[in-house]
Amino acid sequence: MSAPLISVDELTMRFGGLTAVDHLSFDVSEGTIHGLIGPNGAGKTTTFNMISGFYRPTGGRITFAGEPISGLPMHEVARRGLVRTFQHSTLFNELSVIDNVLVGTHMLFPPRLVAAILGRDGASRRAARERAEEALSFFGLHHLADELAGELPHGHQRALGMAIATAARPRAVLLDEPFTGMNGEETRRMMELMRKLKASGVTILIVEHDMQAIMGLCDSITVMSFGRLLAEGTPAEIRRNPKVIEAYLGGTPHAA
Ligand SMILES: Nc1ncnc2c1ncn2[C@@H]1O[C@H](COP(=O)(O)OP(=O)(O)OP(=O)(O)O)[C@@H](O)[C@H]1O
Repeated sequence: MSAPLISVDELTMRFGGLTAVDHLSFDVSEGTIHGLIGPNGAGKTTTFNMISGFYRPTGGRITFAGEPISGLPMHEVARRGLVRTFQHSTLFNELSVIDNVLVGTHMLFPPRLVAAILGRDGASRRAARERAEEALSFFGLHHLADELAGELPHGHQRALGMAIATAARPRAVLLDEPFTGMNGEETRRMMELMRKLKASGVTILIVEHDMQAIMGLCDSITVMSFGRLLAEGTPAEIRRNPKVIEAYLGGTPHAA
């Protein structure tokens, strides 16, 4: 088993009197696809928000590649190679597909870093464009580079979200419900893209309600319930775990 790339230790988040995440610990091994699942309100998105630097944890530690990242702002986390996508599409509909990738890099990093990444001169801009084109090719979108993002079908828009997140060549991506609103064919294609991304060496942490996709895709799964760790294991182990079955069928509303 490879070393953990992301390590979450006793992570806690309180909103007033509500403890959304309660002393949660789990590891994500480098080079794997790791699922974070659980019934509605279990604390998955809150956990994502803390790992990606969107929320500052109330307690606990997060390390990425052995370095503490808890409480760092999102662009610092991204600069270290850990990038997230959002649950809902955050594209600029009126911009072309390629410009979304170029602008998306600006959104992830502060101006000082964007200058360093994209460059101030023509040569570095050309390099940035090449990198954006490479990201589009990787996700099968190159032929759509000059189309308006808002006119792409839903599946392609989600693939564009992944191209934006990975254009800066992160070491890990956090994907928040990437299959939401997809039909069977789009889901199947997106799963293929994720396997391809994993094969390229990127570690993937994914929050998702589509159990079929999660079970088919993940190397390992962490299950949360009421903010706490409920179970961990391979898809086969999780599928037959009585605590997991109870959490999903035991009266808690869910969308799985
Ligand atoms: N900003 C916030 N302020 C107050 N309470 C919040 C906030 N964000 C989340 N919560 C609460 O924390 C708990 C966990 O929510 P969270 O969205 O992390 O769960 P989830 O597992 O992602 O749920 P879902 O599957 O429905 O997206 C819920 O009770 C939710 O209402």
